[in-house]
Amino acid sequence: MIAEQIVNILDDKIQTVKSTNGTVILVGPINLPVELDGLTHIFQWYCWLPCKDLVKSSGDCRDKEQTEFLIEQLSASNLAEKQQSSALVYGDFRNHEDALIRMHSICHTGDIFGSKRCDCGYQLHQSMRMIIAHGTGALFYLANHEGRGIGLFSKAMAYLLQEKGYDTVEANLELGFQDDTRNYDDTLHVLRHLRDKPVTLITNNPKKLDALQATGMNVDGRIPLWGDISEFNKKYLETKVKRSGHFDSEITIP
Ligand SMILES: Nc1nc2c(ncn2[C@@H]2O[C@H](COP(=O)(O)OP(=O)(O)OP(=O)(O)O)[C@@H](O)[C@H]2O)c(=O)[nH]1
Repeated sequence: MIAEQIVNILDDKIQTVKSTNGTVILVGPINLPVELDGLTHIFQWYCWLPCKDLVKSSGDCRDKEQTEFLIEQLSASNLAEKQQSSALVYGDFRNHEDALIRMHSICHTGDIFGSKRCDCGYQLHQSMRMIIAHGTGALFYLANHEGRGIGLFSKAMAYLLQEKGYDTVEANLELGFQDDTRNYDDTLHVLRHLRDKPVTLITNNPKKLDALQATGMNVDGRIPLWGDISEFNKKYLETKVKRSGHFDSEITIP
């Protein structure tokens, strides 16, 4: 039995969002002071959970059941074993005429450890800088996208193949995956829930732009995001352009 005051605290910060993959539960906004380049910036943080990841739910978990039932399920649902995605929202995201968005696929090695084998850590922090400088935007951190959808363990295996000369696409294929298995549906439904005015997407990836445009959302444009190019990630970045179809850039080692 969950105390009534606990339900009351949480109830008005929980919403449901219908996605093509089923309903997701969105919690937030939560004040999140974030340090970047020595300054503290206030973001509003939201996190979402697909209903299917709850232990007792099938489909519309919250419409039928309600907050108390949701809270009751949390401890039994083993959610730490399932990755949840979230969004860092900056400024007046719902109402501002133009907002920047970044749909960032999780990269344990690049984002957390600062690995130079990819450009992910640079892209994560640079996109936050761009959103702050613009005044409004949102960073969607997509936690079920590790390794372009193959998972962290498989990415470790792919890295070993890459050390023997396979490029990133070949390594995925040799391990029995497609090159890119990422799905943006839940993210785009959450985005639509938070804002329906035009957005500008920060990416070099045409598939992300296509996914966004396919929702019918008004897309103001795209901002490329290349940088932190080094001897360690040059081949990886070239492969993105040559094999994965990313928009071109001048990839030169400084
Ligand atoms: N399979 C695999 N995944 C990788 C590798 N290096 C980075 N990743 C993953 O690739 C994802 C980022 O994808 P990218 O192709 O770098 O960039 P993108 O997200 O498609 O496009 P941008 O929006 O321009 O960044 C993250 O989930 C990383 O974990 C690799 O060598 N092999």
